[in-house]
Amino acid sequence: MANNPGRPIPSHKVMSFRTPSEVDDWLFSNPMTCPGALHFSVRNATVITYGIQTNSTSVEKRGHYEDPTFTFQIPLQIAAEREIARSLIGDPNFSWVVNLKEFAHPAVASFSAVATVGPTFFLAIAMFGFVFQISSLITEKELKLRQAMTMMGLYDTAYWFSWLMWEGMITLISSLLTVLFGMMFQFDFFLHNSFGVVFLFFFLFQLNMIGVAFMLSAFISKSSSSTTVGFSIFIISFLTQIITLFGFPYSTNFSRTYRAIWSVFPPNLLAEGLTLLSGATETPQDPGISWSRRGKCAPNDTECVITINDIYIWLISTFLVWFVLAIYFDNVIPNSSGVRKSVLYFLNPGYWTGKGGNKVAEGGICSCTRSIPPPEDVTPDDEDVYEEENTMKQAASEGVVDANIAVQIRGLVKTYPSKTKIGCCKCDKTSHYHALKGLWVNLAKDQLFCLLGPNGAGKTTAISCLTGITPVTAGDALIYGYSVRSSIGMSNIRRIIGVCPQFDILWDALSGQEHLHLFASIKGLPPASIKSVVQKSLAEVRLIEAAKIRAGSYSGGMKRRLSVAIALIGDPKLTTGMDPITRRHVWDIIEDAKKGRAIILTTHSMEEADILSDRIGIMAKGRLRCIGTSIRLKSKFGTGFVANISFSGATNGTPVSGGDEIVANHEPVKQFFKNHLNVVPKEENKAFLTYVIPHDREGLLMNFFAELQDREREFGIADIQLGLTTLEEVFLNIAKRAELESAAADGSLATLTLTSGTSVQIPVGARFVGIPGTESAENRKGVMVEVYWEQDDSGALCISGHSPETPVPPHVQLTASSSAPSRRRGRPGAMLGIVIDPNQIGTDY
Ligand SMILES: Nc1ncnc2c1ncn2[C@@H]1O[C@H](COP(=O)(O)OP(=O)(O)OP(=O)(O)O)[C@@H](O)[C@H]1O
Repeated sequence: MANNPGRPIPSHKVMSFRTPSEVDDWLFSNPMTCPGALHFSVRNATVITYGIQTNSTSVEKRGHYEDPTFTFQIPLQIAAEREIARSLIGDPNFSWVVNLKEFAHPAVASFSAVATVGPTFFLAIAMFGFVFQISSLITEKELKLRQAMTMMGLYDTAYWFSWLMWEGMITLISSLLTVLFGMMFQFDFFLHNSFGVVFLFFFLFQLNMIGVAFMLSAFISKSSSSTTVGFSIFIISFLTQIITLFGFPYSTNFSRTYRAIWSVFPPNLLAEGLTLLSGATETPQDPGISWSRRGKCAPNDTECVITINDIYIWLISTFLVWFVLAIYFDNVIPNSSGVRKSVLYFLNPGYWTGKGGNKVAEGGICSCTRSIPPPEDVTPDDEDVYEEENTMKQAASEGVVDANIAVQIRGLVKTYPSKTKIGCCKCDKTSHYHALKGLWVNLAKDQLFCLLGPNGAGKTTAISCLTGITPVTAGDALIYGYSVRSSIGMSNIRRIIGVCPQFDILWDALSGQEHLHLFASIKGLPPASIKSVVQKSLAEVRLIEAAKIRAGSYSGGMKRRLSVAIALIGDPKLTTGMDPITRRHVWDIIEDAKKGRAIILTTHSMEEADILSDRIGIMAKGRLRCIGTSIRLKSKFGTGFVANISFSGATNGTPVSGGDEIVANHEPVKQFFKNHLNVVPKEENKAFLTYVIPHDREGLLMNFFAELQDREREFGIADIQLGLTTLEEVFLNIAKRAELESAAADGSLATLTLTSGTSVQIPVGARFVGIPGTESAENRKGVMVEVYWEQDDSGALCISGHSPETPVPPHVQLTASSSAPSRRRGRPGAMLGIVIDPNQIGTDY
């Protein structure tokens, strides 16, 4: 928009002229600033609008004011106008009236507004929708809803077309409302141009912006960024629209190439389309653009380098380009699981035929994973794991599969490729990581297999491989005979698998019933059965009453129950679930769900694992460390029985006092345990002693506890509790072993501060540690402590305490290898503890 400098002229003032030259003179000396004329300098500096009036007739016309000759041209389209003109020219008494009031006529004002403010206004509306679309798409990715739907069998084509249909419908309604409101407010722009022409123009423009939003969503991973992206595009569009309104490049002064390049960006086409449509309804007498004339030069468009039909063609073709690019980038840019297709995936015929075309890769678009060495092949330490592996290998080589086996995980290897992170000043490259190092497990039908392990053990990765979220690096997994490595196998698997991930796969705006309906449809259940299946599922998870309430207002437990129902909908033969909330009713649902299907559950709750599982596998550092029933694991990996002795504070009825405080004297009890079971307390304080009694003393326990009970009064014992070690302990032992292994491999150390104040560096997970420099004539091998470890919130092992310092037993060999290797990086100056093999210590501890 241009502002002509000069004296402002009030819009209502009427000025009369006797001759055309008077008009010329006036115009020459009074550059106009009234709003009705402003648009002319934008579009074409030589065009003005004026009204003409005679004594008997008034007519408002658009004329050409040609610089520098100052001649008016009055288009004379109808006989009456020609008559007026003739009479004007022939009648010496006529008066030319440049009626400035007419410049401010609503028609002229609306023209001016549409041509100048219009692009920004419509752009702002389109941008609002644009930001909303991008953020909805990204939120769906961010909340992993899309991943969940894919796991449940949603095809990419269905995903994209459902989005397109939805957005197309919204666009259709909003375009319709725009035109109807424009007509309601009596704008000539909407009244004189054909309804179809204006509606199609707005519809195609907004559809095009949807294409742009789809494409950009592939590059954005956080919904919060979508507002920034939308605002940036708005600013850029605003600037390019101003340039367009100044005539670039839609005039004969510019080549076609400029126009082609400029037309790729939809807001520019919006600006040019609005100019054409506005120009065609500049004055109330202008006819506008009719549907049949959409391919012809617009009225009042003197240059005619582009028609409204050309704009339609541009909008449709660029929309198709954006849409295809959106699908392409969606495939080749790594998704939330780091998975992508190859850059030229569409050249693979399998992609089009559906046979093997779903091959996916990982890492950035340019990363290369071929040179990654496979993980080391290690023979399992545990005989049950070894046996499982051998049985499976044998069955695989013979091609015999037990009919009761639902899932065969055959040497599954998953290596995450290295990543390069580009920061503002530097590039960080992480090395590749073997998350699964050859997993062999058979999962039986009608059973729940619980996969346990500390953080980073590889549980999620294993589930992701089974559900097809992440590609397998080596090995395979057969689910009811279908391989996860084949795209056909995977599409069959998706039909028979149900997944309940760690996160709730829910849309806040949908009710529980709608969720189940949606997932039942994705799973391909017959439409006629969906209603009854949904009702049954809702009843199973006790959500009948909340069926029609939006999931956003559900409590955490209700959400989890709905997620479980989604995982179980359509009676999948295999269900994988992670961390269901430890609630009785969820357990009941899971317990019931075992019938007729295999369930893999990964959880951090040992209680849950103990109660629900038929078999448990504990993983650590990408390998299976033990496998079996809960009882078997406890008896094999638990330290034995735990005895808790609590004291009443009196021995033989007489308190042992030391000052005001009662000082516990547990020596007789400790001696009793030492003499009969050869064990020392694991923990002790004034009120109780805790012993861990190894399994090999089991035969002695009956008589031992009978005698202890008889002597309760003598020892001042208030209560004796005996129990089997917990699964938690088994888990910790396995985790410790794995940590120790990896600490040995990578040299990670922890600082142990002894009660004496001495600090030593010890490998993470080390149980018995000799303290260097404590050798004496009395203790030739020095003293040692047992280190107690616990897991912090992130699952990492940290020191929780240590036993009293005791002499290193004489039989223990302190070999060179048992001392901390010199290559380990410890705190400078800190002493390195001597790791002692627990097997040398025996069961005394
Ligand atoms: N996309 C990825 N790229 C690189 N490394 C990854 C990726 N995903 C997982 N990892 C790594 O693989 C290892 C195994 O991760 P995984 O999520 O499978 O462990 P998990 O046993 O499920 O742990 P948690 O209980 O914490 O969920 C971890 O060390 C993790 O950092």
